[in-house]
Amino acid sequence: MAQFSLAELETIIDQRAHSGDPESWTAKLFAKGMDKAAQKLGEEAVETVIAAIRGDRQALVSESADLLYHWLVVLGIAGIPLDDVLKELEGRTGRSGVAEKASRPKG
Ligand SMILES: N=c1c2ncn([C@@H]3O[C@H](COP(=O)(O)OP(=O)(O)OP(=O)(O)O)[C@@H](O)[C@H]3O)c2ncn1[C@@H]1O[C@H](COP(=O)(O)O)[C@@H](O)[C@H]1O
Repeated sequence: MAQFSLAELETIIDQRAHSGDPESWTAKLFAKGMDKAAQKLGEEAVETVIAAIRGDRQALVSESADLLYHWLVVLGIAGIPLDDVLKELEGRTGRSGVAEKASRPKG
C-alpha cells in the first residue's frame, strides 16, 4: 500500500504553485494559467487512453500519475479543493451509475 495520498499531492502543488522556483513545473503551469494547464490535462488524458487501449500496464500506471497530477493542478487553478470532488463522490455512493443516469431529467 502506497504511503502517499492525493491530499498530500494537493498540498505539495499548493506549496509549489506560487514558489517562484524556475525549476518548478507546477509554478510554470500556474503562471501560464488555466488554458495551458487544461491543455496539458487533455494531453495526459489522451496518453492514458492510448496506454489503456494498447494494454500497456506500465504506461497506464505512469500516464495515470501524470493525469492525476495535472488534474489536481487544474483544480488548484480553478480554486476547487480536492475535498469538494471527494464529497461529490461520497454523495454518489450507494447508488448505481445506471440508476443515477435513468433518474436524470429527460431533455
Ligand atoms: N507528480 C508530478 C508530476 N507528474 C508529471 N509532472 C511533470 O509534467 C510535465 C509533463 O510534461 P510533458 O508533457 O513534456 O511530459 P510527457 O507527457 O511525458 O511528454 P511527452 O512524452 O508527451 O513529450 C513534466 O515536466 C513532468 O515532470 C510532474 N511534476 C510534478 N509532480 C509533483 O509535483 C511536485 C512538485 O514539482 P515541481 O513543481 O516541478 O517542483 C513533485 O515533487 C511531484 O510530487
